[in-house]
Amino acid sequence: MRMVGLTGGIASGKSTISNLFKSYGIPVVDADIVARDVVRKGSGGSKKVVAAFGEDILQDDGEIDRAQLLAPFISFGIFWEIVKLWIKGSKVIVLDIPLLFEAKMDHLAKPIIVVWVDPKNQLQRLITRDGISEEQARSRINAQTPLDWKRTKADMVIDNSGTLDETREQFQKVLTQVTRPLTWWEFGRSRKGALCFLVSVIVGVLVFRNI
Ligand SMILES: CC(C)(COP(=O)(O)OP(=O)(O)OC[C@H]1O[C@@H](n2cnc3c(N)ncnc32)[C@H](O)[C@@H]1O)[C@@H](O)C(=O)NCCC(=O)NCCS
Ligand SMILES: Nc1ncnc2c1ncn2[C@@H]1O[C@H](COP(=O)(O)OP(=O)(O)OP(=O)(O)O)[C@@H](O)[C@H]1O
Repeated sequence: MRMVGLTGGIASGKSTISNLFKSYGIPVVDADIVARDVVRKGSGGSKKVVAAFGEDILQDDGEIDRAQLLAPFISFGIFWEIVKLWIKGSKVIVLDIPLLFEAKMDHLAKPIIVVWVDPKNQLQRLITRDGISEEQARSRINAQTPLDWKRTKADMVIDNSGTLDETREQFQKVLTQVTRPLTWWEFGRSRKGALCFLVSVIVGVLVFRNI
């Protein structure tokens, strides 16, 4: 199975690209959705939030760092979504994980796509989308790992600074790369590959025993 990493910064266009993947029938595991699921009433994550926790979990502003507190639950939730898609027999899946590098999950995915946007557009889109002040938007962007650094770690970069049509054009090139035939390693990790391996071992053992 090929696990494609999709990441970027706040309002850089990750959801825009993951929707394009979905429109081509490629399943997407969305870490933000998993993050919401793990704090559903009665879940392990929600119990953890209710329970007492140490100072380490507080951010500079005194707020709880939910991303950090819930990281083990989110990682497990992502792993579970991957298992379900593996059982279904998906060959290519996209892991839409905003904190892919920060959570050190980048080794899971190949290739890694970083959705980049120039600072001016990022700020403007964040202000418009979330209806917040310029100051609030700047402080949210500045609290994050720089998008320029993420860009240097990418296998493929989608520059989402232009129009949606320009982004769609770049997406088509990425899609061609992402849907090319699986390598032997990727095939081995797919459900079909694992079955082939199992059948070969069984046949091998039977033949060997008859010699
Ligand atoms: C990041 C979290 C806390 C954001 O929660 P929420 O939407 O309520 O708040 P916030 O307004 O801060 O975020 C708005 C949007 O910005 C994005 N975002 C926030 N921080 C970052 C960041 N450092 N880099 C990129 N995008 C970010 C989020 O994906 C979200 O869609 C939450 O969605 C989460 O934990 N998501 C999964 C994070 C992840 O990738 N974890 C790695 C696996 S453990
Ligand atoms: N090329 C574009 N031109 C104009 N607007 C865009 C473009 N790409 C995305 N947008 C808009 O910018 C905003 C941010 O895009 P999107 O939600 O895809 O980013 P994101 O990286 O998923 O954000 P977050 O991580 O904050 O949820 C949205 O309101 C979206 O409609």
